[in-house]
Amino acid sequence: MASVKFTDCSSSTAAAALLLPSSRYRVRHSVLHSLRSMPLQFAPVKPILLRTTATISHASASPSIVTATNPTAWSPHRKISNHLLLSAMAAETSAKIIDGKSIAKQIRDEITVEISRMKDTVDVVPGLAVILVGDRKDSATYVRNKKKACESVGINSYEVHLPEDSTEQEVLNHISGFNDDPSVHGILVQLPLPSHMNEQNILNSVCIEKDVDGFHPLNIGRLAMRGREPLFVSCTPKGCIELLHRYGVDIKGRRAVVIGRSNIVGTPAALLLQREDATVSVVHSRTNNPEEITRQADIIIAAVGQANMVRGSWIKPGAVVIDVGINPVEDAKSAKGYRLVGDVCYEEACKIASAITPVPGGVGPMTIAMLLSNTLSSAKRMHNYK
Ligand SMILES: Nc1nc2c(c(=O)[nH]1)N[C@@H](CN(C=O)c1ccc(C(=O)N[C@@H](CCC(=O)O)C(=O)O)cc1)CN2
Repeated sequence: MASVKFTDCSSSTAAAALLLPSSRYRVRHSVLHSLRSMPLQFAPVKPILLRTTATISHASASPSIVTATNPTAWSPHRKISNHLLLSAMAAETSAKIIDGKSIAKQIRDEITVEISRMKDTVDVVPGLAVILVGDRKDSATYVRNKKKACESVGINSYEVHLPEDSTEQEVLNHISGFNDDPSVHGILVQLPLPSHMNEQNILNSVCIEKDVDGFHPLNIGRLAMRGREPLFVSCTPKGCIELLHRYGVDIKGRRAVVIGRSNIVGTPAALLLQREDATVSVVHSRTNNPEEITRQADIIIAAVGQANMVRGSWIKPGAVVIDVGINPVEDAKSAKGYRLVGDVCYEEACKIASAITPVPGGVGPMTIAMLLSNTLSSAKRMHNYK
């Protein structure tokens, strides 16, 4: 089947709806009724105190802008079942928005208090070192935001910005310096790196006690093993689980599907869900009929880097949807000429899911909040401070 290109999923839903036999519209009321009577899987609980365990990050480091000519790797427009289409049309049913921006702010406030207490008690200030190579605008923005976030909570930040044509050895030398520096409790190398560098060599050289991105194979390996604890879990997957916890979503015993199997998001997200006693499936670019699998999920984490790939028809009514994708799509109405959308067709998903993260403002802000949390945990561990 030829892959389908699109920038906007709302129009295709509307088009599909027009194909419905008119008699089916009468069913709409009962679909709505059953959706409403379904127990919500979350309750707005009082947020718990910040857990300072492990941390990871993003599916789409810098995806190219989706255009009508940019094919997607998967074929999202398969046959949409009438039942699910009807559900998608239940316009009055609207998912709860999982507000990552406000949860991230709450977490930063909690971290600020803890850092101040730590400074007053043991006179230690956590330090984060960030290495940026090259001139990618998106990476420079993320690094600037990390620096600002550090300042706002009281973490010292150290930045090295190397030119695009630096050698791998230069990066390794900086990492080695930070590994030996006692004022640095966390080290991260902003990804992606220029193509002439071996990412694996570079990530392996960060000492695991300072690997606040959780990208070191020993940290990922420990995450995969029962009875072992990683020192850090990568920030984006950790942020996804934190959102589920803070919105009171039950994970234990639930069916969860992770879409995407990257080392930094999909794989650790699946491992984390499994640690939370979910029954986990991973759907990827070689999965046949992915929507058949996602439709069984109580929780979906989409981390594939394809704009609007997950349609309403892929989602079980009442499921909780965490959208990790941050994809720029052309938008003539926006001053920038583009806007950001997730991997999930938000307009459709909102009408079917019980709760969903928006893009922007969902998982993204949690990535940086979890980085701060990991840096604080690292400083505490190194100074044996509880
Ligand atoms: N070393 C790392 N590299 C990369 C990581 C990472 O965790 N470690 N993740 C991504 C980029 N990233 C952080 O580095 C990141 C991406 C997005 C956001 C975010 O807050 N997004 C906002 C939208 C931002 C916008 O308007 O452009 C949102 O979703 O609301 C934070 C961090 C790849 N590289």
